[in-house]
Amino acid sequence: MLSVSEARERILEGVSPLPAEVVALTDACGRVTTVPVVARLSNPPADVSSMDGYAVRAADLSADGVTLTCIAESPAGHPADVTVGPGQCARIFTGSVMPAGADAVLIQENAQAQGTRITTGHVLAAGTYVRRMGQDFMAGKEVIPAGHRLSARDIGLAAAANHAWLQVARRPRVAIAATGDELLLPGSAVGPGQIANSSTPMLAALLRTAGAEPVVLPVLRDSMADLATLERMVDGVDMLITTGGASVGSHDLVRRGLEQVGLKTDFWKIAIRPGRPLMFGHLGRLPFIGLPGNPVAAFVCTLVFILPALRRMAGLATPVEPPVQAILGTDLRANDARMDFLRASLDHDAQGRLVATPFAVQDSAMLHVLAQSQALVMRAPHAPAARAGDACDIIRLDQTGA
Ligand SMILES: Nc1nc2c(c(=O)[nH]1)N[C@H]1C(S)=C(S)[C@@H](COP(=O)(O)OP(=O)(O)OC[C@H]3O[C@@H](n4cnc5c(N)ncnc54)[C@H](O)[C@@H]3O)O[C@H]1N2
Ligand code: MOO
Repeated sequence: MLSVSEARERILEGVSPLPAEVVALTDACGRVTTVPVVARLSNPPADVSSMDGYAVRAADLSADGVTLTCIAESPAGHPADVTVGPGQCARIFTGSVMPAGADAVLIQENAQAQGTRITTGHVLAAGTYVRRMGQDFMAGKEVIPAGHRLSARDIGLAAAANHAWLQVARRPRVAIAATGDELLLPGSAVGPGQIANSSTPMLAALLRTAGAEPVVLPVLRDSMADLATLERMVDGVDMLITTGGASVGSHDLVRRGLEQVGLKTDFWKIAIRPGRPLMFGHLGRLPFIGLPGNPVAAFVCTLVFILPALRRMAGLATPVEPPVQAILGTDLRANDARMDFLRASLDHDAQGRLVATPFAVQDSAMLHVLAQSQALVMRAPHAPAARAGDACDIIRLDQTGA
């Protein structure tokens, strides 16, 4: 069976970057840049004061005391068109442009004002409380690279660099179709043998937190005819996901159902727990991922395979995020041939180390355990038995909204 990393490589090779679009700065958080953002303005655009006080010539000041003549007032946004000469100063505020001739700011707490006569016994070095033009960045400088997911901080930076619009990768549109005769919309009257469809809303939420636009398709019955209709529902989407019907049961029809309308299967079944019956292929040019029916398996496979594919489609340079280091809170048995993703709680020990403790029951249908989990502990195929306190790799769930 294919390993997790081989399967992920095949999926990453099977998807292509999305086209770019231009969005308003206020809509750009979480999106991925397709071109570098180059500053259109220096920050600050001129020498400005960082304090409220008086713009002075540092050489005028003396510890014996000096009285200067205030020749102008310059609030932020209203630069004074004056030159401060010897023995002169100008009233200035935080963010005001420094008037010509002045080279330091005397804070008002250190000056006595009587009309236009400003007296001080303080001395200052030239440059005191002056923010130099471009000290943060100069116009023309690349401030954000291409292929970068924009944070709230980046939005502030792009705004300061005088951009109202940014060029970003289009959001991937991901169609999700659950399959299964037993599935009902959550909230329905549930009859014998029926359950609520939990995977679709969970995966739609997960995809949305990852910056994708989920397109929820109707639930498909376990029939070849229903599966064939999928082909006609995916115009304009960038990826198709199904859940369920992936295993070996006689009602597990997804692969055969889609192959009849042209699915080219790349692989089916990989060495992972949960999620062994994962499928990957293409329907025409559309990447297709068939997730297993058990909801926890569908969630884990989305995290491990689909989110990296979406990052690659968005143009991010490192689609696979590196694992976080923690220590085990409990002993674990040796692993078998499947890579394991154990649902775990997180804590800190007395030394402040992150401790991941897998739950005792790891059933891939248990959504309450999944919701309580703050991490997935990754165990390599054939990992030897491990003791509490041993190092382990984890994927954090608690910091992402996943
Ligand atoms: N003989 C074998 N049986 C099974 C194997 C196997 O290798 N040999 N693999 C098991 C594993 S592992 C998994 S995972 C499941 C996956 O099977 P399917 O993908 O065919 O999934 P279903 O049979 O359709 O459903 C499994 C389970 O999950 C429930 N389900 C399905 N969809 C949803 C949904 N949208 N929301 C909530 N719950 C859902 C479904 O009712 C079943 O209980 O197969 C094992 N069997
Ligand atoms: O791998 Mo299944 O996905 O264990 O439940």
